[in-house]
Amino acid sequence: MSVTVRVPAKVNVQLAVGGARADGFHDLANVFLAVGLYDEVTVTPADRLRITCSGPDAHQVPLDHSNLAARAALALAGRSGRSADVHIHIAKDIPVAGGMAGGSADGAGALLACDELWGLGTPRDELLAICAELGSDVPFSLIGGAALGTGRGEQLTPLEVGGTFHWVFALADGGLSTPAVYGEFDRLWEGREVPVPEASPELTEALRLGDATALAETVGNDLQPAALSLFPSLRQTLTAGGEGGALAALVSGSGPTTAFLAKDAESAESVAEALLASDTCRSVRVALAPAPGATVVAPAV
Ligand SMILES: C[C@@](CO)(OP(=O)(O)O)[C@H](O)COP(=O)(O)OP(=O)(O)OC[C@H]1O[C@@H](n2ccc(N)nc2=O)[C@H](O)[C@@H]1O
Ligand SMILES: Nc1ncnc2c1ncn2[C@@H]1O[C@H](COP(=O)(O)OP(=O)(O)O)[C@@H](O)[C@H]1O
Repeated sequence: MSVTVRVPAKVNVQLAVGGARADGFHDLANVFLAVGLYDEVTVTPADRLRITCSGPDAHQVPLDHSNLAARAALALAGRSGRSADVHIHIAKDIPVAGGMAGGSADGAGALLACDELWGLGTPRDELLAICAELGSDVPFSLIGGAALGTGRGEQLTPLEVGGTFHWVFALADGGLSTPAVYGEFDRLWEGREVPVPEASPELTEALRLGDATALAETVGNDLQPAALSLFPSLRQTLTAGGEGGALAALVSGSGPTTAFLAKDAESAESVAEALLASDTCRSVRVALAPAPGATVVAPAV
């Protein structure tokens, strides 16, 4: 008896970042878009909480209770007064520490999978509240699609998306720590007033219309200068994708994955080929957006 949940990665099509708050977080206007790269989280009853992970980046994933999937199982078990004795297997396809919310995906996936396995039927708003305790990006991994995240990114307003967007992702050699990138953002802004983050109406309209050209004109990531400062070679990757015909090139969230918006499927293939030929990244993935949020694919039997 086991439950498998599939959970998407994300790209931030707009990441407007405000000044550091007293609690160390930053207020955001964070426009998330779920993309069709997925981790699969399978939970099976076991004699104790145990995590395993497979996939090309598996060796970088912590297998102790710091793993967000373990934390999710423990949080849900704690609320329902039961033990979290499950084997959690993560089939990982989302790059680790890549700014694509892979850990958040596994947290949301494990939460939904345990809820199903244990037959709890936890209401959606309670699941979202647990997600927010686990991390700022985790609620979005549960809902998928597109959404504006305010506060530290955890307060979500779903956004309409009127078409399919073609994305190419260049995976970098190495990772970037999210707190380090926010810290570098603070350093770069030192002595200046950071503007209050606001969502761009032009960007939400481009999403609503499914208009890739208009979206390309409005995408933006306030963490990009910080990510480039810590990982300067990403500039070459961004240039290579732009020269390959991408409509827009940007760092995904805190990076170091770079994201390229293409006009259509054919153009996405050309951008991918140009990136591979440029030798400026570890590998390249093509994906469609929007993707659905965490979804049970193999229920308990
Ligand atoms: C930058 C973003 C963009 O979506 O994602 P990634 O690119 O890392 O995937 C997010 O803001 C990352 O969210 P997430 O990875 O869930 O962060 P959390 O676990 O909540 O926080 C980790 C650390 O990041 C910093 N942090 C995070 C969110 C936020 N609004 N302000 C912050 O300053 C804080 O230093 C915090 O201690
Ligand atoms: N299930 C998980 N998968 C990946 N990383 C995890 C997981 N749980 C905790 N982590 C930790 O979170 C860090 C950030 O990973 P990840 O979520 O993949 O990147 P990002 O925050 O850039 O989107 C990793 O370096 C790892 O130490």
